[in-house]
Amino acid sequence: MSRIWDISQPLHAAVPVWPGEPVFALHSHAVIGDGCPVNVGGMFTPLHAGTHGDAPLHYANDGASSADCELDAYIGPCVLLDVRHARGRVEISDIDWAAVEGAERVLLRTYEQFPHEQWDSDFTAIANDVIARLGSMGVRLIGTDAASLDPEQSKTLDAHQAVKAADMRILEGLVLDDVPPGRYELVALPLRIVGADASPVRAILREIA
Ligand SMILES: Nc1ccccc1C(=O)C[C@H](N)C(=O)O
Ligand SMILES: [Zn+2]
Ligand SMILES: [Zn+2]
Repeated sequence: MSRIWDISQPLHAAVPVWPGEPVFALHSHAVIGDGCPVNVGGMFTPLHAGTHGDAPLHYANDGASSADCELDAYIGPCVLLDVRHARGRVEISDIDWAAVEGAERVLLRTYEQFPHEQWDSDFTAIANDVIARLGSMGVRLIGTDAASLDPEQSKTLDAHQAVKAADMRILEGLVLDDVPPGRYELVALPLRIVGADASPVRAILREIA
């Protein structure tokens, strides 16, 4: 059996959410007891909480929702790059471009340690020319351990717009602390939520045999 790394954040009431967003909540609608044979829960989640995939609808009104996204970008070979040396934004000079050659999916590790406990407003964004160059090399999916490709205060979402131009897909909030850089198989499927601009994913990396 090849090794599997779970690169998903746990979803629970304390999962950090984008400032101003309501928090994640798991509710109990029924508990096992007299006359009730089952536990039954329900959940509320902001769509950009935890480890998630942005649907094109997030950054374009005519973009596909999570239910309408083709799944092929979200499953297949990928390369994980360590860019912990990047400051503020991941720039062209921060990337090992030789390692990207031939990759269809690229994941970037920016954090020394993923901030599970609190929202980090100073996460490391990605420069839009990095996205454009990845797109021109045939990359179809960009993933990051940061909360967004663009800085928290950005109103122009330059990196997201570069993703749109290259018709790539996005994963955000990955937990990459324990995974050595290198090549893996990625599986991170968005839920088929009709009209959703993003969706939680269970993201895993599988060792390539
Ligand atoms: N402004 C927001 C308010 C609430 C929730 C998310 C956002 C985002 O901007 C998400 C971000 N653009 C992202 O990369 O997914
Ligand atoms: Zn998002
Ligand atoms: Zn995003």
